[in-house]
Amino acid sequence: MPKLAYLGPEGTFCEAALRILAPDAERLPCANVSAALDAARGGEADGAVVPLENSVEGAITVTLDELAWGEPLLISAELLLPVEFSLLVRPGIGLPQIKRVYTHPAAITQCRNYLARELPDAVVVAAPSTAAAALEVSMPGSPYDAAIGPAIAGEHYGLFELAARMGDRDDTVTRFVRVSRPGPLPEPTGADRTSLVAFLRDDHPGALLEMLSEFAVRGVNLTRIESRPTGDGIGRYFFHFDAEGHVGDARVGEALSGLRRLSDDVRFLGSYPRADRVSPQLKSGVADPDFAEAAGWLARIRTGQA
Ligand SMILES: O=C(O)C(=O)Cc1ccccc1
Repeated sequence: MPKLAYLGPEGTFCEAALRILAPDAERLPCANVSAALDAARGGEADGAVVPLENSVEGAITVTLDELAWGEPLLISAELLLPVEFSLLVRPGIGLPQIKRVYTHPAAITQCRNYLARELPDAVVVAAPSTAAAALEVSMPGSPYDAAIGPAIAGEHYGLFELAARMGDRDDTVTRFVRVSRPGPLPEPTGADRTSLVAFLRDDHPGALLEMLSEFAVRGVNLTRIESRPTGDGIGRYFFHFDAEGHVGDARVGEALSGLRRLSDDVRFLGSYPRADRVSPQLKSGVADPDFAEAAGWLARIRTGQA
């Protein structure tokens, strides 16, 4: 039974994602995303489940930066989890008594309308996770009057659900990934995704366009692109890419090789089955047999057999 680290404590959205991705796994709750990934890196756990992006708020930047800079980890699976937020209070507390709200930053940004409408004067404070906020609010004498999180966190910590479905949208989805130390890749399924980061060799006009061209000319569709600061000064960025397909597909492998030739560094972050099972729409000439036929033709020319 694998042991998987996750953003704890018990009752987070991350735990719900882990239970779906790996129902039989032993669970190791961690205080934050970095600690969960470190548990996977150090062997305390066999892997970790962490949030990567949200359909409303975008990237969970701590995860992107950890995957780009920390000891290498590979994504082996992903899950799209619908997230619904509840306002959780100690029994007896009503809206007028709520002066301080505690929750994860991703929940703050996704509940802006409710907070502005119902709690315009409340101070909203960032917590390590939604369940950490619920646990804190459940403590007698807590400086916080309410937490925002999954209804299940409220049940777990004995809180009352003062409002349900309080997110700005009711179709919000968070993408979670399972990561582990580098090893054999998941087999191609025909509906895969490949993640990587690329660092520019030098800054010049068209540098990003050149990177994108490596995917475009081989008919590889991108599903996410993100620029993140390198930390070396204003205007210095590196790029995260999610591409359709598996590194075992000729067009994806060749795009990665091309990217490597023109980048300072490329870090492969994994090829894994897509949660939505969508297969790429391939234009003609970019399937594996097309690459094999062209390679054979070139070999015949080079060996004088053409
Ligand atoms: O804090 C949690 O429960 C998490 O899993 C992180 C998170 C927070 C808000 C929306 C999606 C994920």
